[in-house]
Amino acid sequence: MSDWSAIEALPSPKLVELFDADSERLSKLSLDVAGIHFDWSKTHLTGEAIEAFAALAKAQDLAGKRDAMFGGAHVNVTEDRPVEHTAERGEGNADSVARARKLHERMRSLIDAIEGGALGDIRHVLHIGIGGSALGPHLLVDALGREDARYDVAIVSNVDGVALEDAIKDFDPAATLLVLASKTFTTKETMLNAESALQWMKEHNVEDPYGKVIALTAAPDKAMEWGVDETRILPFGEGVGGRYSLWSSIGLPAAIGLGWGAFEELLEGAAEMDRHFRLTALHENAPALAAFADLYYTQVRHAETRAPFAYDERLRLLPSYLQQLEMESNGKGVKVDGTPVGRPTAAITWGGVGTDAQHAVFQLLHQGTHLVPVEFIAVIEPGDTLAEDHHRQLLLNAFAQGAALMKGKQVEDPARSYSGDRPSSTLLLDVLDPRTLGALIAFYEHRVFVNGVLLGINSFDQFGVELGKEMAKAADQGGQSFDPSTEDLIRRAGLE
Ligand SMILES: O=P(O)(O)OC[C@H]1O[C@](O)(CO)[C@@H](O)[C@@H]1O
Repeated sequence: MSDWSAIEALPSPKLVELFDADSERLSKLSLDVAGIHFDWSKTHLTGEAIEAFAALAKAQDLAGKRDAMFGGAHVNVTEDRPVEHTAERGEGNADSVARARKLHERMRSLIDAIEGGALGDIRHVLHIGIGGSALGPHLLVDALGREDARYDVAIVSNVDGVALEDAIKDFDPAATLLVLASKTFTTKETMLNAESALQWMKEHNVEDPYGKVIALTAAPDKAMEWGVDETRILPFGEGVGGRYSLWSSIGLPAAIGLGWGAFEELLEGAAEMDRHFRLTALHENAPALAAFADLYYTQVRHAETRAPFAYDERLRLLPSYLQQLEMESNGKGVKVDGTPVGRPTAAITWGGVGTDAQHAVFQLLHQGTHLVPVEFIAVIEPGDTLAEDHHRQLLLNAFAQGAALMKGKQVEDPARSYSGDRPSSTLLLDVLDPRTLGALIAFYEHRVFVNGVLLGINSFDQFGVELGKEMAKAADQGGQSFDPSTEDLIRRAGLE
């Protein structure tokens, strides 16, 4: 039997039966790592399933590939690059770690200079980037920047000018630091927003507007060509993928907004998760177990989606961050060797914020016909200072939803019945601080990696985004014919 057939042949017991059959189930399927409690007991994972996935991991040489990634081998084979985001937090091959340290030192010096007034009186930070050059920093400042915010930080990504106009409407152009974040420094949306932001500064007679521009990029030459002074370019390595780049200079809004100490703690929390992932046996390895559950649902139960719900307003951007991380990494159809994967790859990641989502989409989760593995992410220590009841209600709702999904309820009226046996996992953080958030994000990164290795795909390229970019460029340049529908839309909008 191939390793996948062993997995596909796993029995499908009901969740409540699994609890009844094993009084140790909770302790066997929960873990505590780096300030995060992981509970997979309300998923259909069993000891037998974990063994089957561990056998597949062995057949796919997960341990060897993990070591190759940390060791700096070119595991991103289609782009012939190493994968170096762990080196940013001090875990990886010695040369990559040393290089990352140097670049972090440079980043810190520039931040010190800005804080010391070298670029004038800076009160606002306008960070322009898109995808991985925006989602990560945005998540960090939104999650952690509520208290003692040192600067007003705005993150602008969309090419829709409304986004930029909204962001700058209350900013003083003379007191704004313009941060251009782009790994390639060629992304159309970012370059256009950058031009418009600079124009805004010029129109308001800001003295030496270029002097207030900082570039975060793996292409420093391009940033210089654009007009950024070399001393204000914070480079990072080609081996740091866009969606894995918040640990590099791309994390500048967090480092400047929260302080360097907080940024270092973020890196340390991620490094703790790196060590856990690298050194722990698979049956106690949080990213591996989470990936096994993901694959059980996509491959055995044919779930097409998965839904993380942040039961914490501070983590409201986590689902969209995870969408890019998971879907851009593993939404692929071919294996590393170019042959078809021949089975479903990444689930469609969607989700939201609890308790809001309970009153909007949970109907489908409880009674709909799709099986959706749900993930609850909650924090024990409250983020608010209101009466205790707010946080109590928040957490109790998260836990009750998981119980209801699993238990269900049978009554005579089918419209009022709940099938139950619907899986969920829970990630319960002790506190939401930089260290724990770092560990949480690194957990998701490694979970994506395990999914990719077991499916045989390269999680680190993203060629699927290129064709749309090419077509948009062609449409902009004109002179190229499209299908009748697209031609008609271009004409109707007056864009020909
Ligand atoms: O940082 P850049 O080069 O501007 O790219 C932004 C984003 O665009 C993508 O390449 C997808 O279009 C992402 O992978 C990346 O995070």
